[in-house]
Amino acid sequence: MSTATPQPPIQVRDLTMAYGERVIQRDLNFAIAQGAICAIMGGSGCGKSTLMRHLIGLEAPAKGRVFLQGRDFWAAPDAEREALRRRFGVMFQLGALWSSLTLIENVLLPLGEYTDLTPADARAVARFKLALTGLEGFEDYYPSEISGGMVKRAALARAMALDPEILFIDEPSAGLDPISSRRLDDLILELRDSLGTTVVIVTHELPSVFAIADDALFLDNQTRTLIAQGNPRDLARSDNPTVRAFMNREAP
Ligand SMILES: Nc1ncnc2c1ncn2[C@@H]1O[C@H](COP(=O)(O)OP(=O)(O)OP(=O)(O)O)[C@@H](O)[C@H]1O
Repeated sequence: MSTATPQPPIQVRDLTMAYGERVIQRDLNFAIAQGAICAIMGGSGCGKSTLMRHLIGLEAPAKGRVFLQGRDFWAAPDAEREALRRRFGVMFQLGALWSSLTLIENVLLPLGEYTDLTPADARAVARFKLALTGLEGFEDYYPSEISGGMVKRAALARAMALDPEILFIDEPSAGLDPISSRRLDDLILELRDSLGTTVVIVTHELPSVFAIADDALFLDNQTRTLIAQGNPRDLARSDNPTVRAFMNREAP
C-alpha cells in the first residue's frame, strides 16, 4: 500500500559544502515542504548563498546528497539534471535583468529557450507574468526606466516564466526602500498562495522573514552547521542562545 505523504521538493542529506579545502558548512540535514516559504538565515559569511548555489545545482557537494523532487540531483544523468533545473526558477540579487532588453523581452528569454510556444503565445504568457507581478503597461520599458522595486518584480516575473515548482530568491529586498520591500514580500506570498510554488529565500531582513516565511534554516557561523530549523516565530523563542539572539536582534 502506498503512503499518501508527498515527497518534499527539497531534501538534503549529510551535505558538506566546501571551496577547495575550506569547509563552509558541514553535515546539513533538512527537508523543505511543498508550498513552504523557507528562509535561509545566519550571520554574514556563514554560507547562505553557498547553500542556495548547491540547491540550484551550481555547486556540487563536497559530501552528501541533494534531492530535488525526489531525485538525487548529482547522481542523475546530465539530461535529467537539465530537466530538473527547468522545474525551478531563480532570482539572483545582482544582474537580475538584461539592461539592453525591455521587460517583456527579458521574460520572453526563458520561454524562447525552453518552450515550443509560438511567438504570439510566448508574448501572451510573458504579458501575463508581468501582469501577475503588477507590471501591466510596462512591458516595453527598459530596466533603466523603472524603479528598483519594479526591476525586482520584473526579475520575479522572469523567474516565474516557466511556471516553476520551486522558486529560489537571493536577497529579494537588497537595495529596496521599506515600502518596495514590503510590496515584494506581499507579491512572493501571493505567488505562493495562488500557485502553490515552494519558495526558498536567502535573506538578512528579519521583518521580511517574520512577514512571509513559515520555515527557516539557521546556519551557524561558529560550528559551521545547521543549528535550527522551524517557524521563525518558534526560532525567536529557541532554547539556543545564538538562534534566539539573532532572531531578536540582540547582541550575541
Ligand atoms: N566562489 C567562492 N570561492 C571561494 N570561497 C567562496 C566563494 N564564494 C563564497 N566563498 C566564501 O564562502 C563563505 C560563505 O559565503 P556565502 O556568500 O555563501 O555566505 P553568506 O552567508 O551568503 O554571506 P552574506 O551574508 O555576507 O551574503 C565566505 O567566507 C566566502 O568568502
